[in-house]
Amino acid sequence: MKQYLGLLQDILDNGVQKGDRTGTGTLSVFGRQYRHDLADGFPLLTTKKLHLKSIINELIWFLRGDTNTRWLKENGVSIWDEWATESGDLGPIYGAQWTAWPTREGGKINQIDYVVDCLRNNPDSRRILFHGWNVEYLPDEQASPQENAAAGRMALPPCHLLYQFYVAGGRLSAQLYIRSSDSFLGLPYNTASLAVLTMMLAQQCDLEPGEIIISTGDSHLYSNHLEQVREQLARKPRSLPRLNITRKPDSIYDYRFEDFELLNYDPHPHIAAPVAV
Ligand SMILES: Nc1nc(=O)c2c([nH]1)NC[C@@H]1CN(c3ccc(C(=O)N[C@@H](CCC(=O)O)C(=O)O)cc3)CN21
Ligand SMILES: O=c1ccn([C@H]2C[C@H](O)[C@@H](COP(=O)(O)O)O2)c(=O)[nH]1
Repeated sequence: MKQYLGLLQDILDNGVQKGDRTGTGTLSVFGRQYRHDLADGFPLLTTKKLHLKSIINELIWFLRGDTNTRWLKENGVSIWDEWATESGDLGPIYGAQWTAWPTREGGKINQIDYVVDCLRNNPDSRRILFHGWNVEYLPDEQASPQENAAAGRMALPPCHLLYQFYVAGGRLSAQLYIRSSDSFLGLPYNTASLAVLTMMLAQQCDLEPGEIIISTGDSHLYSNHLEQVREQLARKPRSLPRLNITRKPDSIYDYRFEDFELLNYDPHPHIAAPVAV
């Protein structure tokens, strides 16, 4: 993923010092894009070891429509703990908006069903997308994530918020807009997650995985990640692993972590970094 490392270097070279909500401080650039053809391998970083289980289980959790950390914890994932209430609640974040967008009449719209239906029945459509930015449920900026969740608002507003799909020549491509991107910790997760989602949708809709495109708004490095970034940039990227799906589940909602097989992943060691809350 040379383009990812290029983005890190770009932020180091061109980033402007900005304060941020968490009080940590960032170097930031605005508006960047990179792309990866899934035929060239699975985009999991090789310049530091990533925990694919957290990434896949988080995606399965979104698709369950789940917004409580209980299921994540039961499945060995702790990346959402800092924002949840004592009972694990995060308010109507990603999973709720993806699968149960609330309607005026008190009903729910499943945006994922819509995408699957379009890919199968209207693949030339230019409207194959789903969106997480439900303005009515955004957090109150004066309150903590836990207070927001307890009040029925999102603990955090979505960062990866607009997913658009495109079919040509039997291949499925996907573009994701990330309004705010923690480029050392969050972006590697968001990239691999988009790749897995694209592979799942392609399998369900009898398409081949195509390209993924990541477009980022505020693309930042937290001030307490800079040492780690330099260490990563000093490492030589290795060849990408492959990810196989070993079974065709009945629907997009029936994938399990055990259905994925990661081959030839030979990364440099993990680099720990504190997450800004
Ligand atoms: N500041 C910030 N960055 C994020 O990327 C982020 C948030 N907040 N809040 C909501 C979610 C949670 N996400 C997270 C949270 C933590 C890690 C993290 O600490 N990753 C470690 C490994 C931790 C583990 O696997 O248990 C890493 O080294 O990648 C990654 C993504 C992505 N999001
Ligand atoms: O999937 C995700 C979720 C979150 N992030 C990062 C981006 C920011 O650093 C924080 C969110 O803070 P805001 O003040 O709401 O922008 O989390 C990410 O990169 N990817």
